Amino acid sequence: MKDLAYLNKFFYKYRWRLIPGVIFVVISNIFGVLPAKVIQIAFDLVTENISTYRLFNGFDRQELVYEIFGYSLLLFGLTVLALALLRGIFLFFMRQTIILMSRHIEYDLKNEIYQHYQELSMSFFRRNNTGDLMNRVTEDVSRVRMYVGPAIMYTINTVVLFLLVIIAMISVNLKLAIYSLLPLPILALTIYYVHNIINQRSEKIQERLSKLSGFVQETFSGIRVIKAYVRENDIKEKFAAESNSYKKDSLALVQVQATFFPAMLLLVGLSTIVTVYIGGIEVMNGTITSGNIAEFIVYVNQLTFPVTSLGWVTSLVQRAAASQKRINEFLHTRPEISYSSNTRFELKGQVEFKNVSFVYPDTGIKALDNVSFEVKPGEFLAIIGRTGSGKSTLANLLMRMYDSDSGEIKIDGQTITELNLNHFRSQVGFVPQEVFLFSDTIANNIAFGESSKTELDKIEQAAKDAAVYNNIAEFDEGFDTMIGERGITLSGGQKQRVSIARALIKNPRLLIFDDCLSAIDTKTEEEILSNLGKNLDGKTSIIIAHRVSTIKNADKIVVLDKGQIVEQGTHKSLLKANGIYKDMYEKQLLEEQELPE
Ligand SMILES: Nc1ncnc2c1ncn2[C@@H]1O[C@H](COP(=O)(O)OP(=O)(O)OP(=O)(O)O)[C@@H](O)[C@H]1O
Repeated sequence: MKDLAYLNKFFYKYRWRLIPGVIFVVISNIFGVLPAKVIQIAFDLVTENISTYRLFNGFDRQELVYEIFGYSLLLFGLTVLALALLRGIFLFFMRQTIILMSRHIEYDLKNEIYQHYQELSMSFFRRNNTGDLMNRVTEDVSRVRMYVGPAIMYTINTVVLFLLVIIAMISVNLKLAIYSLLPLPILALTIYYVHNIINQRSEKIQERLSKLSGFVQETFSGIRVIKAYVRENDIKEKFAAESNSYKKDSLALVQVQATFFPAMLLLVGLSTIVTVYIGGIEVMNGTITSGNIAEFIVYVNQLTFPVTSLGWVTSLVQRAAASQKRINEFLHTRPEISYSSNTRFELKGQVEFKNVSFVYPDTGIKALDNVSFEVKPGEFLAIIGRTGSGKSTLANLLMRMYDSDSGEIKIDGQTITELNLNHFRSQVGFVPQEVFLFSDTIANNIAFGESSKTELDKIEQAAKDAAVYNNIAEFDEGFDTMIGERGITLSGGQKQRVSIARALIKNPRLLIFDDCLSAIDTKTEEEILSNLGKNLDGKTSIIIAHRVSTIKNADKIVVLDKGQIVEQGTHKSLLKANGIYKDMYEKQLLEEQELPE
């Protein structure tokens, strides 16, 4: 429960909705309780007036007595109606304040969680699966909202109503009050118990549903593989099995729900019977009037819903506490990558790795081992090596997606951990190995890193530099073509070039290409590299590649193997060295010669 204390700051923030809300609850309940009293008076009046009416049997006055009697009854009826109307108005205000407050809190909390997600480091996203992360912003926040809205509202409502009704009951007759209230705790406990079963079953259904939708999503994504391997029938059977488990759980839930309402009505009926029975005895004893029985029946019925909600509210609070615990867990997760400096600086492009080592915390794999090199501003550094040799890791450390375990990375002579990270990243053009494009227009994808609206000229120039302009111009809608789920699918090479354009448009001081030329033919690659040569004058570029042809003009080539630098130098000097590099070069030359024309 202490987890829910986190939400108190929101109650304080929205106190001017909460306080009036509580006042409206009190007022609406007063108007809710008063009709019982009016009914009691009316009931007693009926008994008295019937005897008066009979007294005047055979007299002219009897007609007048009847009229007065009818008139006063109408008046009582109207009073009850007016009280119900007033209650309704205040119930409306109550919801308008408290439920509205809960929606505001839901909005704030969602934004807070999302903001926090953005601050967390890459390793956090590696550790947690996407479904779980999404659940915290949607499902968990919804459950918490049920606490800050309905649960709070019904609790206040129940407490106020109970106090008012119990005071009213005791002021009439203590014994009758005790007997009529007796079945209610049993009702509350039963409802609490049944609600727990309902929640458990609903949760199971929810899990099944997530599994089912996850399964469907994956089959849609992999539809090409499924069709190619003719697995449609097999997949259909798996779907039917998943679907069947979902159906079974849903039926089990319906069963509990079906017994829930009759059981509730039975207990309420029991309360009414007890009230009439004990009340009848009291009337015979002359301690109360028959009007009081009517009054009590109204009270008992009024308490039914709050008592029912008591069980419901308890389970709402429990679920909200569990959800808030999950939310707190990660709101308290501090980003592993942090920085304190706010000083802005102009990046010159000098990069230095000094004995840098890095082990991936989740797998324990040593991806970089004592790596040292230096790139001067304006130089072109190439990194090459077999798959899994640590090239991407090096790029990720340079972008400070992770921090190195030992050694130091320096940018313009300053340790990377001391830099204003956002400012540093904004001056770097990074093209990751896995291309990611958003379901948006091509223009917006290229201009993604730009904060203000970018002119089309600038976007077109970036596309030209990335050698993708002609491809885009061929589409009917040009740069306004939608890509991704709602639009066209670009080829692997086109995607890579769009993401290169996205880095180039920033006009970065430091450019990092993580093997992003792999799906591009050698001719186009040469075009991109020569454009880079023209545009990146004075700017540093670090290009990770697999093909020697990509990097042979580099100022410096670093050859990585099993996380270590095994060779370093220019294309010429490395060929002379007769090591891994030369080996790779010759193998690639041979492959190219074997390729059919
Ligand atoms: N997020 C990660 N968590 C744990 N281990 C990782 C992670 N990313 C990479 N590794 C491991 O670190 C090692 C180096 O990987 P890295 O991606 O840097 O290699 P690479 O040289 O870029 O390979 P490729 O050329 O195939 O892209 C590999 O053994 C890999 O399994």
